[in-house]
Amino acid sequence: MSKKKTILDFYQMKKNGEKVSWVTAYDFPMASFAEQAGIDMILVGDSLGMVVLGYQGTIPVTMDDCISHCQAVRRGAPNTFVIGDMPFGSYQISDEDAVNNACGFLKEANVDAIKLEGGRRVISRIKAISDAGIVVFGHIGLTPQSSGQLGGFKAQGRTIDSARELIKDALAIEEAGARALLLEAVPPEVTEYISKKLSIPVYSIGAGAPCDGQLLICGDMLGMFQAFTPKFVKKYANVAEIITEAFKEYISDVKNVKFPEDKHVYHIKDSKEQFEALFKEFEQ
Ligand SMILES: Nc1nc(=O)c2c([nH]1)NC[C@@H]1CN(c3ccc(C(=O)N[C@@H](CCC(=O)O)C(=O)O)cc3)CN21
Ligand SMILES: CC(C)C(=O)C(=O)O
Ligand SMILES: [Mg+2]
Repeated sequence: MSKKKTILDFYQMKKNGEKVSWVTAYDFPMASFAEQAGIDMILVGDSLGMVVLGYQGTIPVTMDDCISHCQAVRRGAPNTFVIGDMPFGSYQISDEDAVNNACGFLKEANVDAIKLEGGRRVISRIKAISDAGIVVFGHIGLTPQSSGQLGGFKAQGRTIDSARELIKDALAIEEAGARALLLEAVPPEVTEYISKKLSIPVYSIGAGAPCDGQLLICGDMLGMFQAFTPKFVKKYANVAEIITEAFKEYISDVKNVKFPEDKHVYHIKDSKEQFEALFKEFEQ
């Protein structure tokens, strides 16, 4: 088992041109598989609302949901850098409320960093949380919590005007004290410029290769999430199919009494005759 990484390792990896791999995971088994595979970091995304709770978006996700999933992930991946994703409503109200909620992630779930969505409009939040000594990841581009304003889950930075806003946001986020920045659904040309311009690591989910690392959602890359598949997803497995086939086989075995077999049952410790006699007692 390699030593748990810190944010300084990720700075060094940026310097060395060494790419960072991260995935979202929401529970104990997935976190433990990711750690065993040697993942660099795990995001406990508020996408858990869609991927594991079945909501249409991320808006309904609560602090309690996030903390509980972060705790499970921490138990599954004790030696991996874990980032808690701040849910909608947990940092929108005030700097004070945002710091309080960010502290909750560290105190209750022992995460290594928190992430929040938004550019210049959340600068004072990033600064306040960072001033509290917490490692903050910024997140701009397609920001699902403000998809209402964006008009849906839409790629960003595809026009000059939109790219200019993204670059201004990225610079302001670094200036405010964020220790890393995630770009979601942004053209690679813009990603490359931002990641060269910033000294903090810049990561991509659907933002192309020219940056410091890649993130995918476990439900997407493993083929477990069926509602939609973003363009940027590469499917590394079809777990939904494996699970459905396994359930079908089980159902068929039960119906046809092929399961359980002798090896799946507990054997009696006294003689069959003694048991027959016992059953007879109740028939008197
Ligand atoms: N399972 C899952 N994967 C994700 O990547 C993800 C979530 N859930 N939930 C929150 C957001 C929503 N995300 C999304 C959702 C849809 C597209 C998508 O379908 N995009 C279209 C076109 C986008 C456009 O019009 O610009 C595509 O063709 O991929 C992308 C990212 C990313 N996040
Ligand atoms: C989509 C990624 C970046 C995220 O924020 C999440 O998984 O919640
Ligand atoms: Mg999120």
